[in-house]
Amino acid sequence: MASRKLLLLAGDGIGPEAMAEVRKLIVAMNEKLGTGFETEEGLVGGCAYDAHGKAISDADMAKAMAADAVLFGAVGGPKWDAVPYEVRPEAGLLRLRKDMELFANLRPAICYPALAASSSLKPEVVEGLDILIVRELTGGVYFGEPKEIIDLGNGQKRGIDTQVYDTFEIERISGVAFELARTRQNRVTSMEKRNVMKSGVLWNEVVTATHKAKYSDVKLDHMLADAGGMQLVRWPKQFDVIVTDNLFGDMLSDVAAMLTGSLGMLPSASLGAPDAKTGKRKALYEPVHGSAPDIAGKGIANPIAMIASFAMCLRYSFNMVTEADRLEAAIASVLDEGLRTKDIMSEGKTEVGTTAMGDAIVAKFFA
Ligand SMILES: NC(=O)C1=CN([C@@H]2O[C@H](COP(=O)(O)OP(=O)(O)OC[C@H]3O[C@@H](n4cnc5c(N)ncnc54)[C@H](O)[C@@H]3O)[C@@H](O)[C@H]2O)C=CC1
Ligand SMILES: CC(C)CC(=O)C(=O)O
Ligand SMILES: [Mg+2]
Repeated sequence: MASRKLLLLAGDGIGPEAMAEVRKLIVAMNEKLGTGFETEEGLVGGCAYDAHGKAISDADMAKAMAADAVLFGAVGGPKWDAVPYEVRPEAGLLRLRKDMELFANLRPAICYPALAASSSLKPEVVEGLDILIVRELTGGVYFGEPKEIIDLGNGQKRGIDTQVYDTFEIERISGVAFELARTRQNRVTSMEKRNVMKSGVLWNEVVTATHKAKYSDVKLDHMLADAGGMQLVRWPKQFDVIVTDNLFGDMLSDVAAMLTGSLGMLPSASLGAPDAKTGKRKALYEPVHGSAPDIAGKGIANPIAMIASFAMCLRYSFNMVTEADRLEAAIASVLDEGLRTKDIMSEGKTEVGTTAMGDAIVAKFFA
């Protein structure tokens, strides 16, 4: 059997609570299906800072580089508000993305039929929704230099972040979006702000050229990112694949999350380029949500985003398509039966905590 080495980085807040449900599933899959997953654990975020003063240690970084896939929970929280910027919890996640060269973040927003009523939008707007946001993850304003606060010496300071994109970065992320569109409804909408940003002008040019050169069979539209946000809540079903930069992708995917009922529902896969020799790609699977300090420790977090991120891991890192389909079907089925965590609770349904939701999905997976 091919190697199946997983590194689990549960992180802070609700990260460990959600990860516990995936760990349970992995143990059961090994026992019942002989899947042979080998798991290691590591520290990232605030808990890593508490242990050794860094948001991720070099040793855990090395484990991530050696793993076939990394499962990531969430990082951050008010406890670490005052730690130096360079070692804040979020820096651990940014280092993982950058050092592993995980340039493509796939954020599917699917509205499960049972949850159409949980969205803040009207059911007819979200019923049957199935869109995929492809977010560039290793460039743009998250990483551009200079990035600093300078003292202007007149009682004023200046905060600077830099949005930078090179041609190759736009080419490779748009290539991912076009390839994925071919497996779906064959439509891509590219979002930038070319009306105010030079990087937006280049983004638009390169996406257009990449389309013309290699993907002219795919339907391509361009939309300004602010209008895209509006269209996402006006009529989200107009979209198939959205490709956008790091910051717009971060914001638009949080918006898309609410179409599906809750941030606790949205999984994601962060992928690198396939290795030229082996075809294997570095990968990290992370829910879109953060550490949710407001509900951490209460046992009420929705574990579905984390469990669905593991389904993406089965699909993209291990080609275990049957198991991935089964896991996604188990989530849908548990929702159909009326189980709800607090964030997606509605009248007439049964409210359960994190563990009970995880147990129900695991039981359904093996049923
Ligand atoms: N990937 C990561 O590790 C991310 C970390 N963060 C960090 O997380 C911390 C909190 O950030 P927030 O802005 O509050 O974003 P958040 O995503 O942690 O929470 C936003 C809201 O959604 C709810 N929520 C999120 N996930 C949920 C789940 N699984 N089940 C039920 N409800 C859920 C929370 O209770 C909260 O009301 C910050 O330190 C932030 O930097 C934020 C986003 C991503
Ligand atoms: C570094 C993260 C905390 C930024 C974020 O919100 C995300 O990537 O979803
Ligand atoms: Mg975010």
